[in-house]
Amino acid sequence: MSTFVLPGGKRDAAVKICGLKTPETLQAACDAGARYIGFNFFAKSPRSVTVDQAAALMLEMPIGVAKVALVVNMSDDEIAHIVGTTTTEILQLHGSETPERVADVKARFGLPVMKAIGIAGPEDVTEIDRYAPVADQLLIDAKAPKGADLPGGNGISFDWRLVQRKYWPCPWMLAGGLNPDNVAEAMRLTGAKQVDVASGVESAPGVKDPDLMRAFVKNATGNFA
Ligand SMILES: O=C(O)c1ccccc1N[C@@H]1O[C@H](COP(=O)(O)O)[C@@H](O)[C@H]1O
Repeated sequence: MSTFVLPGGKRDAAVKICGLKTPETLQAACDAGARYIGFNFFAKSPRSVTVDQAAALMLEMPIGVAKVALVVNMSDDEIAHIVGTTTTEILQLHGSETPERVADVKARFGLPVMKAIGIAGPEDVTEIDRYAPVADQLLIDAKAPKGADLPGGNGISFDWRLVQRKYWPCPWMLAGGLNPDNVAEAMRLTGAKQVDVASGVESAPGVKDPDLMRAFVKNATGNFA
């Protein structure tokens, strides 16, 4: 029996959709084939949810789709509240947490940690090496512009050639300004097997669009939902 391999070797690609806020769009994201769902606890974001909202939404999710809590420079007490109230499976640290803080959060809460690193130029790429030994996953995102309200979720990309042919000793995801039209090219150019999207699958800030989510997953993975 022959195995069907998708063009571009995308068979094992995984998509994270970040910033789900309603049961309907959460269901649409899971049905589309997202393998990770991000819940955003950064209060200033149009995608933010309360801890109780996230707890209820997570209970609706099918087994096998990872529940990710996105936090920005949060205290231990705040993280403990999220971890103790929800069924979070992965902590995404999306602020200026140091490698030491990443190791501390991992040890303290006993959950895998995904550390976001913002890239604008080559000097930022060397930063990744400091986090790769301590994080379980890396999220390689565009650096937020100076003065931006949000440290991520700004819909901007970085020069993907900066991470071409790079190797890190842990899994990584590409993020930053991805959308259904550019995700396949971004994966081809960078070699990313995992991708993360927030604003690129929305019809307005914080409003997820089921058609855009389906198109994104299809173009990233080659799978038709
Ligand atoms: O999405 C947000 O509002 C957000 C707020 C604070 C920190 C991170 C945030 N989002 C993360 O950034 C990536 C990229 O976003 P985009 O696709 O460029 O809009 C997103 O997937 C989240 O992980």
